[in-house]
Amino acid sequence: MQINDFPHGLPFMKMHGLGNDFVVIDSRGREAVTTPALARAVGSRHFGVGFDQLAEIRDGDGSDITLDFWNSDGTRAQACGNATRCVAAHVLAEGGDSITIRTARGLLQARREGDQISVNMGPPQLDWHEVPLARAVDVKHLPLAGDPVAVGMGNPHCVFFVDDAEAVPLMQRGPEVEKDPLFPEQVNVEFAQVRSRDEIRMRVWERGTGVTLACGSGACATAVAAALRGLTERRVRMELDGGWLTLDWRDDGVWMTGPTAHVFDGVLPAAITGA
Ligand SMILES: N[C@H](CCC[C@H](N)C(=O)O)C(=O)O
Repeated sequence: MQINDFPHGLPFMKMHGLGNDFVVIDSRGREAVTTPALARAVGSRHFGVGFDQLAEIRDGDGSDITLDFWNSDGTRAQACGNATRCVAAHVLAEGGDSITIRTARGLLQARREGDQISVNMGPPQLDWHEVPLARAVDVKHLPLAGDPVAVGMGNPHCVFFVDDAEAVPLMQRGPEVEKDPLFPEQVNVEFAQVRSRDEIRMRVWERGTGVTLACGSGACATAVAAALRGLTERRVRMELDGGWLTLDWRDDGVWMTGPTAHVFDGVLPAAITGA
């Protein structure tokens, strides 16, 4: 089935994890339908539905499911922790306690943890060439004001440690760093305030989307950066604008645990999908 096979509309789910919001299209058993143009049309908060990321579920590939992520500007994201948890909650509701999810980043495992969902986002990428930087620099000390740490979680992140995360002018600092020539594929930008050895306050500017209320892969990158700098233990609680996550950097990867919400189901009309 292709987009033309949905003249009466394309069903979708609206979900969020800590206010990081998603349109989820379940394309199991058929062809993928998302294109950059569809992502931009649906992603518009005024002319479409609006989302931080669009996640499309496809048939598994040596896994229970495959997941593709799109930003609202029509670009792809290799990882999206909060959407991974939301989709895992949806699929786990069909049965079972644990699933495997193939993403551009690799094979991830998600499982139920009480009324929350945990996902192993995989080991962090700490070599400069894994983070897509323009040149070989010591990623622990980037030539950017503020002395940030670059961490890859499948997608690139640049974490700044600040005294007061609330005071950061995100709309100004975010795009400056996102588009710095140091990052040929642009970068997600996190501002982290360490409150104690097991608690961090973090705010985020996402590549391809802008300010969001939370970013799961960014939370993982921030926890890794803080542990690498010796500021925290490897297990921390993190307060984002939309709520709390628990991050645990273990030998097998960075585990992220938090709430998920399924808000409503809808149907995208042909005027938006172009069917
Ligand atoms: N919100 C997502 C990350 C989106 C990252 C995306 N903006 C990119 O281009 O890498 C998360 O929960 O991990």
